[in-house]
Amino acid sequence: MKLRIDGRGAPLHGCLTPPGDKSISHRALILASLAGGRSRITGLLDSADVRATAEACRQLGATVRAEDDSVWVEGTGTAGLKPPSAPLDMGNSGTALRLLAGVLAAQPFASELIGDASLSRRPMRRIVEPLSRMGAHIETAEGGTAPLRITGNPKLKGIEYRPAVASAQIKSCVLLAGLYASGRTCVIEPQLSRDHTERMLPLFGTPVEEPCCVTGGGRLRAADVVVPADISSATFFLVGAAMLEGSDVLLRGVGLTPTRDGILHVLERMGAAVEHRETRRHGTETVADLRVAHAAGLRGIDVPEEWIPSLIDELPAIMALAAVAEGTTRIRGAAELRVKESDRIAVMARGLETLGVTVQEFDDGIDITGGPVTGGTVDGAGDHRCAMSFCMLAQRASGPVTVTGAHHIDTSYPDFVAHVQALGGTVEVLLAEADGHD
Ligand SMILES: O=C(O)C1=C[C@@H](OP(=O)(O)O)[C@@H](O)[C@H](O)C1
Ligand SMILES: C=C(OP(=O)(O)O)C(=O)O
Repeated sequence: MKLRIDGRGAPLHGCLTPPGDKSISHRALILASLAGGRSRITGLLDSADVRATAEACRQLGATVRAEDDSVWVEGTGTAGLKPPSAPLDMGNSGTALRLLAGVLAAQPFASELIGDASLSRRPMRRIVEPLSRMGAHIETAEGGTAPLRITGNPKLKGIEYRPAVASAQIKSCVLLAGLYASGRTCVIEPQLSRDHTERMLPLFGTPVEEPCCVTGGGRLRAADVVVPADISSATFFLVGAAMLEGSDVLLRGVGLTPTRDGILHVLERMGAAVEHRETRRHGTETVADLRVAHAAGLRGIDVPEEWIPSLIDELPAIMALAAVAEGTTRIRGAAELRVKESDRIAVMARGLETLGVTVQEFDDGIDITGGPVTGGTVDGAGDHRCAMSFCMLAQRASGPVTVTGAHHIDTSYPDFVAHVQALGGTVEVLLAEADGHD
């Protein structure tokens, strides 16, 4: 996919509801499939990544059906999953593959998890290692990547696991396997990563004990899940409005758990005030309407390393904002960005340089010095978050910008282009298909 933007600083104006939270959507589908009975999910994200999870749940015996304004899942019960007749294709989604690996490791049947070219490059030893300690049998491709061939072992044993990195995918994978294991399974992270799994398990009747432990052998019961709007998708408009003179945007119903709200702290420290309106409870999560207007005098900051887990997916957009702020923004402790859908440090550094921005790359981060942004052709490298971040920065460029490799925007935000246009931003789809830039 190729996008062209000739924004020249036109403001963003108006209200919208960003799409459902991707992390919460994956978890809602998986837990509802493991529960006995009929669960209702409202606000589920309809995107390629979440469709991959829904399809895998169907292949494992659950019924997943959209009806009225909800998605209904008839679960199999924890012991009722059926062997899939073909490999489960997780497409571009690391979350889908890693979370389902935890479930499948404990089944009395074999299965195979596969993904697209990007997912097949991402590290899987980080989940194979703890699952193997629990007694799982998993074969990876050379290099510790997908495909994962899982033999299945219904006699897993609970462990206490201390991952080297703060990762909600590792944590959730181990906890899901722990639902089937003997005894207690605990995950103790170096820093707290997003906690949606821990928040949602009790809704399905499974307690999570302090610090982060489940006891195996229980049953999950059907539940109603309400999925809030995704703060990671809202971020593109928070950042866009902050950088474009005359902007004023209201984003409705955005999920604000403290493990995900680091972007709001960054915006505030850079000089952009985000007003919270009507903060309320929405299922297991807190949500609010967020109003953000243009911020004159944005300044570069040192992003505190301890904030990184709470804004990991927002870093490409933060890099775009840093490109127009006064002074230098320093990001460190973010080596995880190199193993996302792309190497997000390298992809953002190359694109920003092309647009005339001064950057210096580090193993675990980047320095970005703000200044004028020129036109040019930048490569999103098949990474949805990089492509959307370039698209927002391009609104500020002095000349036209072409973003190649933008086709995976549909993994998290299929309506992104329509939403940019609805708020008065400029973006044109030059080519809708994959363009070989990934
Ligand atoms: O658990 C999740 O839903 C996610 C966890 C994060 O990945 P890591 O667990 O690899 O940090 C994040 O980057 C990803 O977009 C979604
Ligand atoms: C990293 C991401 O997703 P995943 O790991 O699920 O592919 C993301 O959406 O930014």
